[in-house]
Amino acid sequence: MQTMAGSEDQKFSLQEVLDTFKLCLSENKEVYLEQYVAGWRGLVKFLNSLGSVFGFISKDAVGKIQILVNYMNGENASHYATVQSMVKYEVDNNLVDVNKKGSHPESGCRTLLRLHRALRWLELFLDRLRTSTEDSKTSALCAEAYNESLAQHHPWMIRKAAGMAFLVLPGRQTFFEVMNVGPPEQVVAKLGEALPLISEVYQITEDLYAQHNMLDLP
Ligand SMILES: CCCCCCCC/C=C\CCCCCCCC(=O)N[C@@H](COP(=O)(O)O)[C@H](O)/C=C/CCCCCCCCCCCCC
Repeated sequence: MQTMAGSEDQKFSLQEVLDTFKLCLSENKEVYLEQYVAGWRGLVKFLNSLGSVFGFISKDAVGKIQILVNYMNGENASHYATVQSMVKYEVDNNLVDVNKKGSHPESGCRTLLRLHRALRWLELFLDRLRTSTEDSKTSALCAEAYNESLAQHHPWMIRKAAGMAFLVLPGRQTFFEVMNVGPPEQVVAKLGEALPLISEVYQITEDLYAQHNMLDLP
């Protein structure tokens, strides 16, 4: 049965997402694509449990995850082990449309950039949840985080649709329950543990894209 927390096999667990983001970084701080994608899959499970209003967001995220998975399983799989190796391979082989869409509209680099921007939204949203109080509205926390991050890359129509979807987000208590961590104090502690990991993955990717002038890929 599909519930707010998802069906049994689809059950969201913040710990699981935390574990995948922990495994994302190699010793020399490269970002493993497999774990990055697994982290997003875990988050999409949560999104799917929120209902069909969020279907258009989930569909876009799943589509982008699938593009990356196809590269990771394709004939050039060895180049898609880490974000760093993917960037090097695609840049060295002119596989990225840099200024306008051309012959590589779905490069790994531009696809990952979309998820990377969403990771910033997640970081801001989770931080707001962590420091929220019992009467905080998740819709407001989510909208603030969105306006500070992803919204700056979205056209009016998408911003409008996202804003409407945020209005039906469940309350803070339900959110905390769905994370499957325990009482609110433990959720707050777990979020405190998750955030530095997410921030580090975000910052490493941001710096890499900045070095290659790829923060505005079409
Ligand atoms: C710890 C538990 C609480 C947090 C759980 C959060 C679960 C969130 C799961 C997934 C987030 C969705 C990621 C969305 C990626 C969007 C990528 C993007 O920007 N795509 C746009 C641009 O793509 P191209 O056209 O250039 O290919 C695309 O136009 C977007 C379409 C869909 C709208 C995206 C709105 C995003 C809103 C932010 C997420 C809100 C989720 C709320 C749930 C708490």
